[in-house]
Amino acid sequence: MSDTETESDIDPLGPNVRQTAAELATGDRTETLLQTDGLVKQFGGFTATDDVDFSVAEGELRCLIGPNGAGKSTLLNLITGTYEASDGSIYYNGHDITDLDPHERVSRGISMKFQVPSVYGDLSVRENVRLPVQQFADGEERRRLVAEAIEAAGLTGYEDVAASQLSHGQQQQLEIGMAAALEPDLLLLDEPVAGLDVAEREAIAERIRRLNEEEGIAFIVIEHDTDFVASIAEEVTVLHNGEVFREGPIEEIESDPEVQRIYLGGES
Ligand SMILES: Nc1ncnc2c1ncn2[C@@H]1O[C@H](COP(=O)(O)OP(=O)(O)OP(=O)(O)O)[C@@H](O)[C@H]1O
Repeated sequence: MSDTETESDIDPLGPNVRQTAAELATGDRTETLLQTDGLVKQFGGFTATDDVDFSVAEGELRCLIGPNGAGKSTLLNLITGTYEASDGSIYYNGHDITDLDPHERVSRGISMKFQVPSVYGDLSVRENVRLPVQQFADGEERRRLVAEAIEAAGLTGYEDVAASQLSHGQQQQLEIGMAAALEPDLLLLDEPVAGLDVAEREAIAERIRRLNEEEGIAFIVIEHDTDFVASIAEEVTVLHNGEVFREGPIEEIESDPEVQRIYLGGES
């Protein structure tokens, strides 16, 4: 500790707080990117997320599952700042971001693709991707980011095609590319493959895996389909009645009778 640094300056939830024994043993350093601490969201008298402690490491790909109404979208909306927390804290890169505006969180590296597609049908793929990029880059930098985002979306060759002419799956790919164009450290996806067929789901899974492996982007993905979850993620968090119900490898979660009861059984 330096002479000017007091104990209260040191954030107890800074990087490295959640290393497992195995990581410590192997020397793999996994730094905590996002952590929520006792996070609560109430709508009137109803508690949608209840005392949620949840963390994501740098470069991790984590899925969030749970029955309808479990609080999954609410948790993502708290992380982006769309919803204000009723209680608890959110730490990002070791800094308390609980009271930051959504745009300040974006500038710190948190990006979100929402459940409902929001591409502009009349605009081309390139023009859609340019929208988020032009807010913070111009000239050669802008051209580079737009080209990279189109490549990340898997839409090379479709640059001049109007978004309305793309399939639903390609529109979802475009949205992921637009969210990735902001060069986030953490990308939140709310049901990115809802309503897509098997081939379209595989195309989205491929986009997510590549962004995670090649760009090192960490993900939180809300998804109901456990086959899709297993194709992209190893670790899963199950929410139920607004609380963290289980966390662990997808194979364990899938075969957990209590999870089957609340999730696969459709009880909420
Ligand atoms: N803006 C809101 N106002 C009032 N209640 C809300 C609001 N947003 C969510 N809720 C309630 O909070 C609970 C959790 O909703 P949430 O959308 O987070 O669940 P979910 O797990 O994402 O569900 P689904 O899988 O159906 O999308 C639900 O009972 C929902 O009705």
